[in-house]
Amino acid sequence: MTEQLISVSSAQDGAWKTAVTQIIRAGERMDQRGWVPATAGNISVRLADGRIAVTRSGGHKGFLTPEGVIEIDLTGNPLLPGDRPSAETLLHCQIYAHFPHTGAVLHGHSIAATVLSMRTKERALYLADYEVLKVFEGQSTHATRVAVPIFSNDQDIARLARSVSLFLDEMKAGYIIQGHGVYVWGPDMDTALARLEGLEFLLACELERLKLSPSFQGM
Ligand SMILES: CSC[C@@H](O)[C@@H](O)C(=O)COP(=O)(O)O
Ligand SMILES: [Zn+2]
Repeated sequence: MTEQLISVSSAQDGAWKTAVTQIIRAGERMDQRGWVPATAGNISVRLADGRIAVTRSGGHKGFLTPEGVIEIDLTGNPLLPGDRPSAETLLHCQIYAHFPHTGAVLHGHSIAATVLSMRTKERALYLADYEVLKVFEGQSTHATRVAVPIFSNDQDIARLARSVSLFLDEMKAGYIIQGHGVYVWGPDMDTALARLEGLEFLLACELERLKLSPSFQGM
């Protein structure tokens, strides 16, 4: 019996270490791409046993250590009182609560997401006819148009989460917070990273197209 308990707890410990490693590597990857400047961005993983690991608030996400990742419950409270999880933890928790098969959530602040969302007056960015659209769930052709909703930025994260919640079911490629950044998720970290990379590639393409447009160049 005792041996059984020890092996369950060491398996749980191993799963936690795997989640932490995934978060640290994702932070490094996002930093290499310029998506987590200063202390921007946050990253989480939901383990198979339901535990949620999220980045601590305020650290640089490109230089995370195991101490920079902490456990929270599904309402966003840290398991260790006094621990300070990401200020945007509620946005992660609402995705886990809404989508039972989500295993990882990523948030970054790219230049393309920031600039494009500040420029438009629309409530979404529309991505059409790109081959890379196929990276998103349920997309099998370039011949489509995917809306990425844009929400007004808000330092009141509970209020922001309420706005986001109304549209979660319609989101195929995550969402954008205006002048701030993107939220993307997936069933596991590799898929979430692929979707983030796909979305950021498409936003960078849109930014390049904008720069090439005659009106941008004052022609
Ligand atoms: C550089 S300020 C960025 C923060 O305000 C926030 O938007 C962010 O993404 C990181 O917050 P954090 O609390 O570290 O998860
Ligand atoms: Zn942010």
